[in-house]
Amino acid sequence: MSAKASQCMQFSVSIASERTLRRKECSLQFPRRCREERFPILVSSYLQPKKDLAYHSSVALKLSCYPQNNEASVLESGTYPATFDEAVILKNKSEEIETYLQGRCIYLVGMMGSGKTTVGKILSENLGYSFSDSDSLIELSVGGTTVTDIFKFHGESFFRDNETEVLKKLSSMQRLVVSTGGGAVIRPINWRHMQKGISVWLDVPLEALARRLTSVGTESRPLLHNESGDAYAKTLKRLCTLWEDRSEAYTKASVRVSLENIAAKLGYNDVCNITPTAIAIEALVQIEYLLKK
Ligand SMILES: Nc1ncnc2c1ncn2[C@@H]1O[C@H](COP(=O)(O)OP(=O)(O)O)[C@@H](O)[C@H]1O
Ligand SMILES: O=C(O)C1=C[C@@H](OP(=O)(O)O)[C@@H](O)[C@H](O)C1
Repeated sequence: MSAKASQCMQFSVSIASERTLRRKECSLQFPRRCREERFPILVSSYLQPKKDLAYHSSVALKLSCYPQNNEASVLESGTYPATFDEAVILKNKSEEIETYLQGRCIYLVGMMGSGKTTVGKILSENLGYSFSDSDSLIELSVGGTTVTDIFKFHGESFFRDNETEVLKKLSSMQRLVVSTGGGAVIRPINWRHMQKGISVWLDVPLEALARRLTSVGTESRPLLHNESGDAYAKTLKRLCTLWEDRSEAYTKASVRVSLENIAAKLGYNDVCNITPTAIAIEALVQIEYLLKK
């Protein structure tokens, strides 16, 4: 998010107690005032909660709000802000799920820009897992060459072979959250490796992805380079083409995290207002359904 796009607001709100949050079983609830005024909930919170969380606590929140329809609905890299409510729910849910996971790795799959890296880091921190980015490991295995240069100088199939090799190595490990590349799903062999753990598909509408990727630039994503037209239109067009080839493959994931479903639960009309923490919580909820079946 650019500083220009960010409007910061300081105000006090009442947050629901921890007990209330637990009872609601992660149906994400946000302060009424935020919901009613449709404040996007990309939040950096400066919280001074009272020690006793059993009852309503008054906290000061500093909200970074996105103006509607602003293209900068993208997080500053490295910042993963959450409301206090979200942070509490996420921590509780992580502790609950961690036992059921029994050390199994979590593989995040989804289209480019769907938030695999962003959400993956949040999940790993909360689960006490390590985080791995398969693209970074591929780059390392090719002597530090960037993904863009691997595509340019060695071609896509060389990249895919390395991707498979990296996933194979990771599949023998435990307690990892792995952010895979958007195209990892197209090779059946990669599924054999990922099936040793739990795969989570981050299903984000293509228009939202195109907005995000246009905003951050497509330099590091070589498969988005070769269409003509304005940046948003060409990114969307390319994503649509890739989607045709891949959409079925994503459905092989153990669980699906649909941003449209989260937006419906939260009463948002734009998936861009959903924080990565809210997405991480939904991922854990879906993993819980799977493991408790
Ligand atoms: N929920 C979100 N809301 C807004 N921006 C996001 C969200 N999740 C990720 N982003 C931003 O979108 C871009 C792509 O996210 P990233 O996690 O790198 O995706 P992936 O690893 O799937 O390619 C980054 O700039 C990131 O900050
Ligand atoms: O969709 C794809 O085929 C790709 C996605 C990229 O990863 P992200 O999904 O992390 O952008 C990267 O692996 C490479 O550029 C190819």
